Amino acid sequence: MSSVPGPQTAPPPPAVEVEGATVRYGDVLALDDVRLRLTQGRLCALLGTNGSGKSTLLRTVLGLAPAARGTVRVLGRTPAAARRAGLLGYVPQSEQVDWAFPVRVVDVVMMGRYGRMGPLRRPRRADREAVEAALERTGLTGLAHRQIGALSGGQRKRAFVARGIAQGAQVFLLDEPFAGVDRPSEATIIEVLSAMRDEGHTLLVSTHDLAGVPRWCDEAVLLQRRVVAHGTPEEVLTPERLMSAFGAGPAPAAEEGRAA
Ligand SMILES: Nc1ncnc2c1ncn2[C@@H]1O[C@H](COP(=O)(O)OP(=O)(O)OP(=O)(O)O)[C@@H](O)[C@H]1O
Repeated sequence: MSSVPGPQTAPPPPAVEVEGATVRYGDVLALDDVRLRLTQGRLCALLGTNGSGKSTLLRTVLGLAPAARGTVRVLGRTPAAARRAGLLGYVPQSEQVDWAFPVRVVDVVMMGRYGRMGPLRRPRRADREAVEAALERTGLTGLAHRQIGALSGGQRKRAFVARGIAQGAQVFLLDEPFAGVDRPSEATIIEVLSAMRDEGHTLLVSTHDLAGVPRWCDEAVLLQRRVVAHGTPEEVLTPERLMSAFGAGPAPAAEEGRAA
């Protein structure tokens, strides 16, 4: 008797799928025919020189810098649909945030729950518990009632990571989370990101810290307006590529933008 095939299960959609994305700011071609597919549950570094399009790519995946050509899908949905469903977490570059805005750390993290609240944004028990858990996970419980502007650079980044955790995001986009951050904070951030990857989240992290990349990420993407290389850190960060893309090896670049 021949065996009956079981029901076919569809493979999970990629966490991020960018197909031929082109993005312009007026005359500036920021992204040119970018193709990228990220599997779910990976921690991926996004590398490239200043102006290579890293922030633009993250913003394109978020739907904030829409592609004039090409398509973007997040877990099989459009960026807008993925955002509405709370699937996307975003840690912006520090310069994009008004740190003088009078808001406490706990309020920033609670913003991750807004999509689940009614129009009056009155937190329920589940919201408060999710925020507490996210604060604890990122080591910010003791700073919960501090103004966000009164935190160190690394603590601020962690507050935005906590916002994404409270939100229940599946795909996290982090724009230079290590810039201006001291080593202990960097280590804490890497620990949190690795734990999230282990739970099946997908994280795309732009960074200039090339030397650290092989230590903490599963894969790396090298961007130069288009994807020049995508693979393991060792496959991407070859001496030839480092020389042609950055004009240097990893050691000097690793110190760039780092607070002592
Ligand atoms: N709002 C904007 N208006 C016009 N040009 C822009 C704008 N934002 C970015 N650009 C240009 O688009 C290109 C890509 O910029 P982007 O910020 O994405 O690069 P990046 O790799 O993140 O750089 P960095 O490492 O310096 O943060 C650059 O040439 C930049 O000058």
